[in-house]
Amino acid sequence: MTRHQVVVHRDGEVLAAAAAARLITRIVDAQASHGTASVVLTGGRTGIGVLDQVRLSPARDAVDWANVDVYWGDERFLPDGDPDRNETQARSALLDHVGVDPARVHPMAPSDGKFGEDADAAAAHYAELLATTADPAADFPAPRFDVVLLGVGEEGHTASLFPATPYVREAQRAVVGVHDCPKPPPTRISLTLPTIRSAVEVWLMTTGAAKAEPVAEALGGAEADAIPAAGALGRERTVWLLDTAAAAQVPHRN
Ligand SMILES: O=C1O[C@H](COP(=O)(O)O)[C@@H](O)[C@H](O)[C@H]1O
Repeated sequence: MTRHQVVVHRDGEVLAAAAAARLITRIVDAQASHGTASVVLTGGRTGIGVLDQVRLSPARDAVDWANVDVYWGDERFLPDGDPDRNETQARSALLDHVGVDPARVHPMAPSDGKFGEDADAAAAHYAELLATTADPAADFPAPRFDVVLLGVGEEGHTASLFPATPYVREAQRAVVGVHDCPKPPPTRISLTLPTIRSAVEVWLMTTGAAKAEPVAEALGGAEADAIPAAGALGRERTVWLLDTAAAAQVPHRN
């Protein structure tokens, strides 16, 4: 099990720029080592802010975007193109501006797609997609994710895994339809913790005083059932990218 690495930046703006630089380097390094890179995107203010900064960075041209596989850690189950979909936001922040191969961009289904409003069927389909390119070295049927980007909610959720729900405890399925979420929209699709844990690296990125408590609890050893973000670990590395406000209650920092 990897140790948590905690990196604290002055504010959200610096964090987004630094995380963008880190992400570009991670992709370039992965491509140098095995030709491609596989990245799992997150929604949320910080996650999308990081993609904005990747778009704005001249170093983005160091990436061979045609050889990046793009997945999502979670999705808000809304119609295609809805501005609240994580996919819509990621496309307008970054993917529409770089030369990604559309066949290598793997959004989770919208609520007006071929599965209609059946989020469970859409989740099962995403699990099948992950299984088709599963990494033999991973414990779970998922591709070799070089990096999974995640946010953290005020109540400790990560991806769309909320505290004290069957979804955060899911041990068999790689992807789940998530119902009755406390944060809108109520229906979502999410990778499960075993899938997230199959990634080489997991980066949890969050900012602001409202996140200080769940961040401190996660880093203080909370159970994933209480603080789902605590259960998000990479095989080789787990990095917490925080601003000073989100890091304010982290043990041993005061
Ligand atoms: O709804 C979601 O929220 C979380 C956290 O978002 P933030 O705006 O508080 O940073 C995000 O990680 C997740 O992908 C998204 O669906």
